[in-house]
Amino acid sequence: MSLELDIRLPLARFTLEVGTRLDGASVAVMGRSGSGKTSLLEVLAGLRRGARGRVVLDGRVLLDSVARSDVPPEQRRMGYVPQDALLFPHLTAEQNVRFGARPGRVSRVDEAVEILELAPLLRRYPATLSGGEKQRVALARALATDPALLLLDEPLAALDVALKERVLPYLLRVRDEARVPMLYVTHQLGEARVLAREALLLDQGQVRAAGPAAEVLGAAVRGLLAGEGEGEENILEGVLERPDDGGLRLRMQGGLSLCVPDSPALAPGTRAAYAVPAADILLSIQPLTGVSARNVMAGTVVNVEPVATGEDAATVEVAGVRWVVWLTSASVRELGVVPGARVSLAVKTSACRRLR
Ligand SMILES: Nc1ncnc2c1ncn2[C@@H]1O[C@H](COP(=O)(O)OP(=O)(O)OP(=O)(O)O)[C@@H](O)[C@H]1O
Repeated sequence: MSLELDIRLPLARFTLEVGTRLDGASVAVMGRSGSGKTSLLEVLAGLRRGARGRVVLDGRVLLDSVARSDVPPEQRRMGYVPQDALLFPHLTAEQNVRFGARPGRVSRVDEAVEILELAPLLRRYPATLSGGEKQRVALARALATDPALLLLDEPLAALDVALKERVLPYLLRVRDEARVPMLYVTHQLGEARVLAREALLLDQGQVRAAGPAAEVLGAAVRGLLAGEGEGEENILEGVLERPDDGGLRLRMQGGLSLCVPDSPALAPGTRAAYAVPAADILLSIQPLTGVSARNVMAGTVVNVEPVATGEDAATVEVAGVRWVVWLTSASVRELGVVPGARVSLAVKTSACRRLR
């Protein structure tokens, strides 16, 4: 995907001004409530009158106010899923999904139903679906339009935590299997890290930072989002394994494997994602032996950044997987946690929470 943005849109208290170029297949859009994230998505979708400037997606000019060109929303090939995505109440889940598919276009209906695991829900009406299920249908409807870009406005925020946990793994599948580029609004750093290759940070309508997710999703975002959302989480994805010595493990890219809570319902070979709160990980500068935690890993500190709450966030790389660990600033000083330091991390199995 290549998205060139050079837009200005006057809002009630400030002007949204975004000039950037995004090339990643998945972009996290972050910023405080009211910073202009929804407005940006609506400009891209062609739903906001009054936007000036240029929007060019994969070489297609969607907006050029100087040349007076403004492609109407239905011709932009944007799959927009707003915060409160409404389904047609008089249509079944399947009819809602099919609504998006236009004759003459590539049909992604079957793929969308498969990826979002909607087969058991197809005959149901929206009134009988849970919040997470409705979100999946809305996502599938957007995917079925064969969009050039998916615009997802905090699809998880409207849901309570229990439901929210059910949608993220589907977004990972949309990214990896449908391979449709997405611009994704979220308040969760862990989510943004696992989902996005690039990130755009908005502050009062201005771009505070834009670029590779690994660079942008750090101290600046923590500072800006202080007091919003929940604590930071590590989100880990991989394939489940049941080794001979018992227990259930999540094998991640790069070979690292994590002992996770066992349940007979979880079959080996299944893709899965787990969340581990950054505050629930123990860090030691000595090799850890004789501890009860099943997951003890040796790694190297990549950086240490302050968290608004007076704590520090240490990023530790273990076999290609980056973990964020929160610890007090006093511990950081006393232990000598600095970039390059070799450390051990301990994660209790029970701290690994399965998403969905
Ligand atoms: N149609 C509009 N006309 C003028 N101002 C608007 C309009 N819609 C929103 N605003 C204002 O623009 C600012 C940005 O709103 P926007 O909804 O884009 O923020 P946001 O970052 O998506 O917020 P949230 O995270 O709460 O969803 C707010 O101050 C809002 O009141």
